[in-house]
Amino acid sequence: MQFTITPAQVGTRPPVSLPTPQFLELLKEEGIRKLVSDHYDLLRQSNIKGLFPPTDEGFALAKEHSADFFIQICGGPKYFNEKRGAPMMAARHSPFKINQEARRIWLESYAMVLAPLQIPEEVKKSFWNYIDIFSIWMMNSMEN
Ligand code: HEM
Repeated sequence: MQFTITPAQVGTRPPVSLPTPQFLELLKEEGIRKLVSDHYDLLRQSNIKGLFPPTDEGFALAKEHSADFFIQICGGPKYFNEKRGAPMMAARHSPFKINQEARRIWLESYAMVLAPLQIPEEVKKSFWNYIDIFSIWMMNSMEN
């Protein structure tokens, strides 16, 4: 499938549709944790690695919290809310400089880990559409 990145301006918040719960049903929690872990491993080698925790412990915790969120958003247990409180995702990203380039790298790294998954295309597409649009909300910098 094509992983198209929707062009968008910083500061806009287009309406978001959540991924289908089938994403979690098919991948199970374990599959989502692996997906997120693989995504973070790519980010750690990318041009935006400086945004993420430098220590192995911090990085492992970041993976855990991110996976908790995606499991929750796909209809699973409310791990994220239990450990971290209300998501308020845009606010949580505000300490980090996230420009167009950061969004592109973040999404392209997801495209790389989603591509090999053996799940129906419409299920994969539903997850991609969610992160494609919601990632627009996280952009907070017009600087390069
Ligand atoms: C636009 C590109 C994005 C960039 C560059 C980015 C970057 C970051 C950074 C630097 C952190 C803090 C370190 C960490 O805990 O990993 C973070 C946390 C997090 N991000 Fe993103 N992010 C992006 C988009 C998204 C999107 C679209 C989602 C959800 C769909 C998301 C979900 C999360 C979650 C759940 C956390 C953990 C928050 C916490 O535990 O407090 N991120 N992100």
